[in-house]
Amino acid sequence: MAAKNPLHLLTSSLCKRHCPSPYRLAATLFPESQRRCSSSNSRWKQRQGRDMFARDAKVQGLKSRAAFKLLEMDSKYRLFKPGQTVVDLGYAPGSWSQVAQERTRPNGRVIGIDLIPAQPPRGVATFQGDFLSPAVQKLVREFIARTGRQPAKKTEAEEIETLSYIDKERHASEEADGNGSASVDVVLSDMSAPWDQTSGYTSNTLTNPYHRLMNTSGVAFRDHAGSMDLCNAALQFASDTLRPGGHFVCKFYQGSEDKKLEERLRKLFGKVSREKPESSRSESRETYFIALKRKAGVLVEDV
Ligand SMILES: C[S@@+](CC[C@H](N)C(=O)[O-])C[C@H]1O[C@@H](n2cnc3c(N)ncnc32)[C@H](O)[C@@H]1O
Repeated sequence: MAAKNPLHLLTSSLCKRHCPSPYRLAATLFPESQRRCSSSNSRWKQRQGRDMFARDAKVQGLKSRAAFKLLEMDSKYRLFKPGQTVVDLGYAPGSWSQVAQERTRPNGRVIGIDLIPAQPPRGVATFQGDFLSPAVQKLVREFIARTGRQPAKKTEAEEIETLSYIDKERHASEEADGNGSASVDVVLSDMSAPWDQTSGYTSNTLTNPYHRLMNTSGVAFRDHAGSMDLCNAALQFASDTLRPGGHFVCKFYQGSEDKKLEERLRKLFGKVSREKPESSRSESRETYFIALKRKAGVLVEDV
């Protein structure tokens, strides 16, 4: 039922005629006074517009306004298809995973990883851990290998069925080490280095983990450098797990090093774009790399 499906509601109720942006909601959700498009650049209206994303997210049952960024990127670049495997790095509180889960139905699978504990969105497998830790990355790769799709060809499936337990373990471990076939279709990274927690210890942390940690320090260089480390870790993971033709989306904070990252991405992927979604706050330096169609046979170590 459409009414029970937040993302269906979201996409089906776009106010296209008045607002070319895919984010305005229709009359069913907001009164006319709140639906009008911004026609001037006044600060008040800009602020109202921005607040709409947070409000819309709440109304739609989305875990955060960040969902709109991924929805915009997906509508422009067609990132998702039914049945895909998506890894969502820095998933908490979970709105990107919600979008990915919805867009890869049926038979898709979404795996989220985050430093902080958060209630996993329905149907999403999650890990809590620091993705910069090689041990955590290995755990995730092993999980993907062990819970992978069933082989499409019957003969291959039969072949695996006849393997001994030890052979099956070896098979999974080879995949986890990156020696087996890459099986991930899309790697998303919205990670941003969290600041030390100073308050909110008594809040409802699982359902609203955002209140626990800020995601930027406010120091441009520090945010940039931290984001480059996270992007590089995400890219290494994508290089190890992404199938040829797969896509990679990565948040970064602009700075002196992002050009180098872009050059590496261009060697690994067929098409690379920079994107600042409309729903990303204009005062934030966050930007996204969208890298499409991973090239076969090129590894990050080679570029
Ligand atoms: C902006 S939030 C992600 C929002 C998410 N895309 C959504 O739609 O709900 C960034 C997340 O990255 C996580 N993060 C930052 N550094 C990380 C790391 N080293 N390992 C795992 N998660 C990390 C933070 O804990 C935070 O939850």
